[in-house]
Amino acid sequence: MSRSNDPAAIVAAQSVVSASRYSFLGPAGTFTEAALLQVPGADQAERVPAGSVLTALNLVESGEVDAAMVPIENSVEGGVTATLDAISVAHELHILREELVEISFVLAAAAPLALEQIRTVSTHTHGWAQVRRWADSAIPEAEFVPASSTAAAARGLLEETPVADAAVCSPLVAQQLGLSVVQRGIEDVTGAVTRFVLVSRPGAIPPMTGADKTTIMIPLPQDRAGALMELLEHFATRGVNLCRIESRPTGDGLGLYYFSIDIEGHIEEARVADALAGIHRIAPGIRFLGSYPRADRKTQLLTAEVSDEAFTAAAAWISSLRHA
Ligand SMILES: O=C(O)C(=O)C[C@]1(C(=O)O)C=C[C@@H](O)C=C1
Repeated sequence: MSRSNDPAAIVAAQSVVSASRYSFLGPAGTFTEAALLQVPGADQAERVPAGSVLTALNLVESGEVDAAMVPIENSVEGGVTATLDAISVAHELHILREELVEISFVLAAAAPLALEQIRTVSTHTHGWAQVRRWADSAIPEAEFVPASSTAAAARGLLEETPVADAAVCSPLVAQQLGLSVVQRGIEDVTGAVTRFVLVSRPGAIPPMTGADKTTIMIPLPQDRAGALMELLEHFATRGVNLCRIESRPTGDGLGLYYFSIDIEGHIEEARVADALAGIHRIAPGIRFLGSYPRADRKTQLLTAEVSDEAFTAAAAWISSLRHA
């Protein structure tokens, strides 16, 4: 059984995102800003660059902006822990939308330089992780100088006392700042993708489109043998596919972890709601972090027994027994 991927529903889901002020991991020229500019209308809206993911999220929580765009997952480096922890534990925020951006890096310098002249390279830790193999062979002696973003590293080259000899950044920001490109296409994996999420204060949930994701946070139940298997069974028996699962420390003590999970489907679907209700019984601290349209628009093939109709028929049958 395939669900619809209805264009009208996609427009309806997008209309929930009607912000006039956005924050994002800045400064201008980050991949995060590129993700934000993919949101319809964001190019006309006020865009507030923040120095960190946490600051971008704080601006939403305090009401200074309507929504924030932040990185959450990279196809090479995995989860962006600052974002996962902030939206799962510290903040009361919901995901409204996701964006995918293909990542390619250049090595840029303030003036033309040979690779042999480069002693220090600045970039975001996630950027560095994606060019490490190239750096090991091309500039093995160069020291890594962490920056708050790839664009901040690029701008740092133009300061009176430059932060480094070169920066790993996007081709676009190198061009915008008039930097000299030492080498292009230095990413270790061609076609790497970073996933970004647009988060807002809890409110209306984007309507179901037929190709949706739901993000949840589940504290791992303590002193319960097989707790993880029990959680996963709730999804498996209802045909709910997981597309990301990561464990992160809660920060409250050794051995205390939570799972950050993305599932295919929308909270409006009976099989998703039923799985979450089942998990709530064993992990009452479960948090719903949003249902939103999938950026890749992939639909899932469902078997008849996990369709909304099957859940409705089952509930009607129980009701008929009780009221016979
Ligand atoms: O530094 C940037 O430009 C960002 O938008 C952050 C970020 C990340 O956090 O993963 C985004 C995409 C790239 O994978 C590298 C860095």
